Amino acid sequence: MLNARLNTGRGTHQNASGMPASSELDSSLPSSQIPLLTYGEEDSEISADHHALIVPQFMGNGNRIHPMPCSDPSVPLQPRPMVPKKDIAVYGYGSVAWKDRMEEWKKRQNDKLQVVKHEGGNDGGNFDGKELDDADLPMMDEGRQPLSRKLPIPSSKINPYRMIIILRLAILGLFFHYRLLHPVRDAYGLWLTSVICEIWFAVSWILDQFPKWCPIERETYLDRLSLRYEKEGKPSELASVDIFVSTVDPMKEPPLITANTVLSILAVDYPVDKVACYVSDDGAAMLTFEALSETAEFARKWVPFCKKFNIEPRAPEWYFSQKIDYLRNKVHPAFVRERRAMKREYEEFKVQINGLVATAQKVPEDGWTMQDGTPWPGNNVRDHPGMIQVFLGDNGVRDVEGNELPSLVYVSREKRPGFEHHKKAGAMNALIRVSAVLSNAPYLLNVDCDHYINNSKALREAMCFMMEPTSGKKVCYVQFPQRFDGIDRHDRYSNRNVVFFDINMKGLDGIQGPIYVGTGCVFRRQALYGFDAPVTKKPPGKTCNCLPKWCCFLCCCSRKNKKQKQKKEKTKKSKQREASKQIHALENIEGAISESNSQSSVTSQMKLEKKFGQSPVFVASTLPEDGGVPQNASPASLLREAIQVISCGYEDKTEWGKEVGWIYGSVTEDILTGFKMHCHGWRSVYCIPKRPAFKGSAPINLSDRLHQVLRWALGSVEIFLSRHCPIWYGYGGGLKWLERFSYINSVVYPWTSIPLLVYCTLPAICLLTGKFIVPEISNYASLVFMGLFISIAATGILEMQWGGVGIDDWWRNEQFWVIGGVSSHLFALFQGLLKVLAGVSTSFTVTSKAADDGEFSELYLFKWTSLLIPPTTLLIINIVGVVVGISDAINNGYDSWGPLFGRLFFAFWVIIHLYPFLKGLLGKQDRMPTIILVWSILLASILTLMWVRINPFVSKDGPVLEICGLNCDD
Ligand SMILES: O=c1ccn([C@@H]2O[C@H](COP(=O)(O)OP(=O)(O)O[C@H]3O[C@H](CO)[C@@H](O)[C@H](O)[C@H]3O)[C@@H](O)[C@H]2O)c(=O)[nH]1
Ligand SMILES: [Mn+2]
Repeated sequence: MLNARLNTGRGTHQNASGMPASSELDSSLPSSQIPLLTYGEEDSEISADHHALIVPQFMGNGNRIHPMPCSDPSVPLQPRPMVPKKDIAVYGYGSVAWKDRMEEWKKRQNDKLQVVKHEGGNDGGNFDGKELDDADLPMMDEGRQPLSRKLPIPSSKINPYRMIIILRLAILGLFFHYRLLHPVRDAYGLWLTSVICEIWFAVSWILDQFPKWCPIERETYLDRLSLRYEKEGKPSELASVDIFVSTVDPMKEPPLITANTVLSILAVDYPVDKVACYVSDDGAAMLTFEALSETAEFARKWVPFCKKFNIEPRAPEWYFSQKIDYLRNKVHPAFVRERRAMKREYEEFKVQINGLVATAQKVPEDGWTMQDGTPWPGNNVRDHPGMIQVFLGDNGVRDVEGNELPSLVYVSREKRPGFEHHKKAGAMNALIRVSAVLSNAPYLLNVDCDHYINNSKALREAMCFMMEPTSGKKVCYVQFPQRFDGIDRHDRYSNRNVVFFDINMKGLDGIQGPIYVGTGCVFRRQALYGFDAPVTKKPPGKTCNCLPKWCCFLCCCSRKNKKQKQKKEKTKKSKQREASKQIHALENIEGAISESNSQSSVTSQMKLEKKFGQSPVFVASTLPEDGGVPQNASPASLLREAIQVISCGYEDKTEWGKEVGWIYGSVTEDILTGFKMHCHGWRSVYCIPKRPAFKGSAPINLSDRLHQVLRWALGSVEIFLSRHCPIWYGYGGGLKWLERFSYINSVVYPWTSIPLLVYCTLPAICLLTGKFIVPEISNYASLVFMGLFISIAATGILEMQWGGVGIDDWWRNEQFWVIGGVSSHLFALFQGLLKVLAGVSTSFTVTSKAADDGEFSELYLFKWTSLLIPPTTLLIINIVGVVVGISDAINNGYDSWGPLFGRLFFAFWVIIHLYPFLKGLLGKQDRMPTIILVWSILLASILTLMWVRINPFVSKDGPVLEICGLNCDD
C-alpha cells in the first residue's frame, strides 16, 4: 500500500533513497529491507546507521528468514491473475461458478426486493423509501440503493415492552409512596437504610432503562457496496483503512495471539493497497518484534491461501481448530491438498514462534542484542527511543504468488522517565500520527491484540455505513459487538456480556449510537481529530422508526416543532462556537485553503500546530478529508517524520488526549473517547453481521475477571471525578439526552456498589435480629410488592425477547452484577477516590490472554485477591443468618415460620446471586470444598448453638418474632 500511495520510484527501498543504511549488510537483512528507525534525544538524526540490522543474537545467524522474492525491480510486476487455474475454479472469483453465483444472487436480490416492497419497507433513518415505490425497479439501479437499512424491532415486541416499562414506573411510584409512609417503628434504622438503597436502585434503573426505549437493528448490503465502488475494469474506489493493533506485554499477550490477529488483518477481504496494519508495541519487546517479522514472512503464504479458497476465519489458529467436513459440498481435492500443506506450514510457524517465546524467557544480563552487535533499543521498557519498522509494504515484498500484500508496520513509541505515556490511549494516538504520515487512510480500525477479524468482510460492513454518500458523513465510528472464544459453556462470570452487547447497545443505536468499547471499531479519522460533526440538512420525510407517534416523544426524534428546534439549535450552536475556546479546524481548513498566502493562513497554521503538534507533515495530513499522502514525498522522509511524531514530548502543549485522538484521564479510555465524539454531535453505528466480525478472548477465572471488572469500574470512577463527567460536561453540544443518560449510567454504576453491599447485608441482619425492613404487610402493600416483582420480571423477559438474549445469559448478568458490585466496583470506588484525594496513581493491569490450552483449566484457577473478601463475607453472614433464622423458628414453634419467610426469601435472593462466586471459591478439586464445607458447617453450628443459648433479642420482650410486629397476638 505504501507503494501505491507514496512511492515515486517503484522498487527503490528506503535505505537506497536516503537512509544511511550500511549496505554491505543488506544481503543478510532479514525481513527488514528497511532499517529499524529509532529516535532518541542523544541523536536527533535518524540513527538508522547502527540500528539497521534487527537480527537478535539468540536467533543465530541471519539466514533464518528466507530471502524475499519479487523484491528485484527487474522482475516485471505480475498483476493478480483474475482467472485462477481450472481445478480450483470452484472457489475463486472470475470463474464459472462465480458467474453462477452472481446470477443466483441477482435472483435472490430480486426476491428480497419484492418482499421489501410488499412490507412497505421502512427504509431507515435517512432514506424515505422512495426508491422502492417504483414498481419495476430495474436491477441496474441496485448500485444506487442505500447500503444499509434500519430494522426497527417489530412493534409486537417493542410495544408491550414499553407498556410494561410505564407500568413499572407507576408501580414504583406506588411502592415508594407506601415505603415512605410506612416506617418500621422498632427498626427505624433498618427501614431508612433500605429505603435509601431502594431509591438509589430506582434511579439507576431509570438511567439504565430509558436508553433502551427505541432499539433498532441494522442490515447491510455488501453487494450494493461492491456494485457502487468496485466497478468492473476500474480500480476499486473503496476507501483506505488503517488498522491498529495494540499490544503491551508479550508474556501476558502471547505473540502467537498477536500474530493470528495480524494474519487475519493481512488476509482481510479488501483491496490490498487499501489496508495498512500498524502494530503498537508498548512493551518495546524484541520478542514481539521478532514474532512480527516471522508473521510477515508467514503471511506471504497464508494470505494467498485464504483468498484463493475464501476461508473463514482468516486467523490460522482458529481456522485450523474448526472441524471441516471433507465430504460436504464436494470439497475439492486441490483444496484438501493445499489445506493440509498449509496446516503443516502453520505448525512450523507455531514452532518458530514458540521457540522465540522460549528463548525470550531468560533475558541476558545486559539485555538483548541485535545481530549487528548493537543492543536492542527497547531493552529498557521505560526509557527507550521510538522504533518503526516497515515489515511489509514499501519494500516490494510480495506473497508467494507474486501479489501485493497490505503493509505491516511495527511501531514502538518513545518512552522516557518523567513523561506520562497514557497507556493504551497514548499508544493509539501515536499510531494515529504515524499512520497519518505514512498512509493517512480516511478510516481507522482498532483492535486489541487478541481480537482477530473473524469475518473477512468486516471492513466492508463498516464501509456500508461510512461510505453512504449523505448520511455516512455524520458517522464517527462503526462499533461491532465484542464476541469471544474459549469461554466456558455456562459463561459463569458473564464474560460474554450478552445483555450489554445485544440489548443496551441496540437501544443506544436507536438514539445516537453505541458507546465505543475499545476494540472492533472503525473510526472516521476526522472524527478523532476533535472536529464537530458536519451539519447536514435532514431530507424531508419520516426519520423516526417508532411506530406509534407517542413514543417519538421519548426517543427524541419528535417531528413536532422540528423546524423550530432546528432553528434554535442553529443559533445555539453558533453561540457555542463563538464561546468555545476550541479551535474548529474545519473553519481553519477553509481559511487555509482560501487565503493560503495571507497573514491569516499563518495564524491558522499556528493554531493547527497548537492543536496537533509541531509536525508540519502531520498537520498537513489532517486537512484533506479523504486522506492520502502527498505524491511527491519520499518514503524515507516520511519515515523520518513518523519517528518524530512518536517522540514522547510530541504531545506537550497540544490538544492530544484532551480534544484530539483517544482521550486521556481514564483507564477506560474507550468510554471517554466515544463520549467526546457524541458531544461533538457525531453519531455512531452499531453493526452486528451474522458472522461475528471480530472475536477475542476473555479472562474466565474468577480473580482475573474481577480484576478486569475492577479496572473498568475504576475507569468509570475516574471519568466521574474528572471534568468530563457526563453529568455536567458537554451541554449545548450535540449529545442527545437519552444518550447522556446512558453515559451517566456508565460512570455512576460503581457507586451502586455501596447501596448494594448494604442491601445484601440487610437480610442477614434481619435474620439475626428478628427485625425486618418492612412493617406488617397490608393486602394493598403485598399487592404493590407483587406488582413490582412481576413488572421487573416482565421487563426482563420482554427485553430478552427483542434482544434475542437467552434466559441463562440474562440471569448470569444479574448474578454478576451483584458479584462485581460488592467486590470490584467497591474497590474501584475506593481506589478512584484515593487517586483523586491522595494522588495515588491507577495502574493498567493487562488481562492475560491465555493461549488456548483446552478444557477451560483457567476457569478453575484460583488466585487469592482481596477482592474476594466482601462477597465471601456476605455469603457467610447470610448463610449463618439463614441457619440462625431456621433454628430460631424451630425453637419457637409453628407460628414463627410465616414472618420468617420474608427474611429467608431476602437472604436467598442474596445467596443465589452470589452462587457463581461460591462455585469459583470452591474451585474444581475436592480438596477446597471439603475444607470450606467443614469450616462453614462448624462455624454455622457453633453460631447456632450460641444463638439458641444466649439469644440477645429474647431477653426482654420474649420470643424473637414478636418484635417484628407481624405476630403480636401471641
Ligand atoms: O499501556 C498499555 C496498556 C494496554 N494496552 C493494550 O490495551 C488493550 C486492552 O487491554 P486488556 O487487558 O485486554 O483489557 P480488556 O479489559 O480485556 O479490554 C477492554 O477494555 C479496555 C478498557 O479498559 C479497552 O481498551 C479494550 O479495548 C477492551 O477490549 C490490549 O490490547 C493492550 O495491549 C496498551 O497498548 N498499552
Ligand atoms: Mn482483552
